[in-house]
Amino acid sequence: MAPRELNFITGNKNKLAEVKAILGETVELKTQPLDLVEIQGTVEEVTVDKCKRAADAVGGPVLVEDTCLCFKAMKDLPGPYIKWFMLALGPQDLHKMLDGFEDKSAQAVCTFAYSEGPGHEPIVFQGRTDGKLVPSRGPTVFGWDSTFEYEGKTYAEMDKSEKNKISHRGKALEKLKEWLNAEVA
Ligand SMILES: O=c1nc[nH]c2c1ncn2[C@H]1C[C@H](O)[C@@H](COP(=O)(O)OP(=O)(O)OP(=O)(O)O)O1
Ligand SMILES: [Mg+2]
Repeated sequence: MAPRELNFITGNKNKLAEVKAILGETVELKTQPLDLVEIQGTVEEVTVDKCKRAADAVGGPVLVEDTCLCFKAMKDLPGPYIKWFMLALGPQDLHKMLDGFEDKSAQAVCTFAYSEGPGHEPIVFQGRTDGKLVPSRGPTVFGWDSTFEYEGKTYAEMDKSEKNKISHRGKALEKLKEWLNAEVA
């Protein structure tokens, strides 16, 4: 049964703002700012494990999300570990990771997982957007937005509604919305 209310567990305010904007009136969104342990593994494994930890911590239904940035030249690394590279290098220097490579293509991947509560297997919704890694352009407000280019503009050069229409997060949330609506109908 799809829920009428979602408890989105995240420590990231920018993510939360986008999720609120994209979901709009679709569902009532609550939130708790927990910083959860993240394991090593595939994108799906990391997200599903994070969701189970969140459900255990909260003792009820939860939604979590994990974001990856995958470099084709690096066989999809850093992927789920992008956060640590971002923190170490910052948005200005991140693109230098591909200095030794011709191929600058990158894919942004957003994976949501919803669990009904402790002991319930999470359901996964994923969205992917292809782009490339470029020297930083635009405001450096949110993570690697200024260094990920999609069709000639970095995410940071787009206004929010433009980003949300084509972003990894927007695409993943379209699938979540379909699931919510299908269950209601
Ligand atoms: O649309 C985005 N545009 C630019 N940067 C982004 C985006 N979405 C996530 N990011 C950054 C945040 C973090 O450096 C890494 C993902 O790590 P990730 O573990 O998913 O996020 P987080 O730890 O900040 O929040 P959470 O508490 O939900 O795990 O990429
Ligand atoms: Mg995290």
